[in-house]
Amino acid sequence: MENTPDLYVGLMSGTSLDGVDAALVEITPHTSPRLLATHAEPMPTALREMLLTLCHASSASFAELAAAEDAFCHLQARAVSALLVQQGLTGDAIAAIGSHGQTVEHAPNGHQGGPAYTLQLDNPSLLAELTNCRVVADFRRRDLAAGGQAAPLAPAFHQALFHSGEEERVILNLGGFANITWLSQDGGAPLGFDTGPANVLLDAWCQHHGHGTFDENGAWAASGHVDSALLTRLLSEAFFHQPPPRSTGRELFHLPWLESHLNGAEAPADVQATLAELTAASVAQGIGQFLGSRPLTLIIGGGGARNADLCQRLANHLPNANLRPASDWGFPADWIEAGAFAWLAYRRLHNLPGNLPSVTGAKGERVLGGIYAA
Ligand SMILES: Nc1ncnc2c1ncn2[C@@H]1O[C@H](COP(=O)(O)OP(=O)(O)OP(=O)(O)O)[C@@H](O)[C@H]1O
Ligand SMILES: CC(=O)N[C@H]1[C@@H]2OC[C@@H](O2)[C@@H](O)[C@@H]1O[C@H](C)C(=O)O
Repeated sequence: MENTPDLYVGLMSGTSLDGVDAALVEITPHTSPRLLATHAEPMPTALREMLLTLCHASSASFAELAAAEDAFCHLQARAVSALLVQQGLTGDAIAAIGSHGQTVEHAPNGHQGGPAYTLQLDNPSLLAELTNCRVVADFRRRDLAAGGQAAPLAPAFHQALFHSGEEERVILNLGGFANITWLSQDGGAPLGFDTGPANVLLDAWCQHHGHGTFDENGAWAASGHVDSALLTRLLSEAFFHQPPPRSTGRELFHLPWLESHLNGAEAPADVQATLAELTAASVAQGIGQFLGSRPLTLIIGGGGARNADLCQRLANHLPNANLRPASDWGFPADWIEAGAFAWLAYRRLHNLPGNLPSVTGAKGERVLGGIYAA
């Protein structure tokens, strides 16, 4: 594709269901991806509720799935349109949109003996129609077909953006879930995996107690005390002890999972503090597997980077970590994942692999995603 433009739009709507992030990224073969512009389109409450219901559904009608997918696709199209209008661009300036879709279920090891699957609601045909852009979508399932976990996928982008020959770096995403990528300075294959929940339980507990959709700055968690017996019970979950490759989602970590570990006598603020500590402890445990207590540069992405209490807990667990903001590389914390899907679209158009078998456990490198013409 010699004459394709260098501009890509990455679309990400993550497990927090807070909205669609759209990132305009310039990508060329010999330079680092450059973030040019961003737009966040908030998730309407009705759509959020529809998607949450599907995330926890043991059954759903085709009509419900279609309605959610259609509304989600129109939301994505509004995000793209706002981004392009803001930049004075039209669809033909864009080489491709990379669309992640909305994960509603992730079962890379199968469910009750059934086949492995990962399900993202997405309608790339409709998105191409609504935006007049070429769309690349369905990034996860090829990795799954090759025996991988289909997640996390961002580590390959982390390598492209953050690798250094001078120091070891860990990139931590604190979204609904947390995932880490370890980049050694010798350029060896990156390692990475989901460490467990980041904000998903903090958000759910907050909402359950009428404290808003999330714990602003971690203030509520900071007002409580960690219940060490509860923390031990939560950390006994098998997922935290599985060797990589591993990935997880809302199927395992949800409010009823938390409630099944409570004795009912805990003060709500203490539960919030314990959940924040669970995130920090499970991330630190994951990083410790790679690095022991060696010094490292830690780059934090995702909405949790704005939670001062959570970041302080991480710093307490990782005294040898030098925290650097992702914005030092031109990608503020909130835009790394959307940037990753712009980059993955670029990789697809150029028939380059998008997965890292060292992370997902796939049999080999694979070109990820399907192309939908403008
Ligand atoms: N100021 C803040 N204080 C505390 N927490 C915050 C703040 N801003 C964002 N968050 C947290 O970040 C979450 C959103 O993070 P993000 O958008 O990275 O998640 P996501 O991309 O949906 O998830 P994932 O990476 O798992 O797919 C919110 O739900 C909230 O918990
Ligand atoms: C199945 C799925 O959507 N997983 C998400 C989720 O959110 C964070 C973590 O769990 C990560 O594994 C992944 O997203 C990012 C973009 C990834 O694939 O790297």
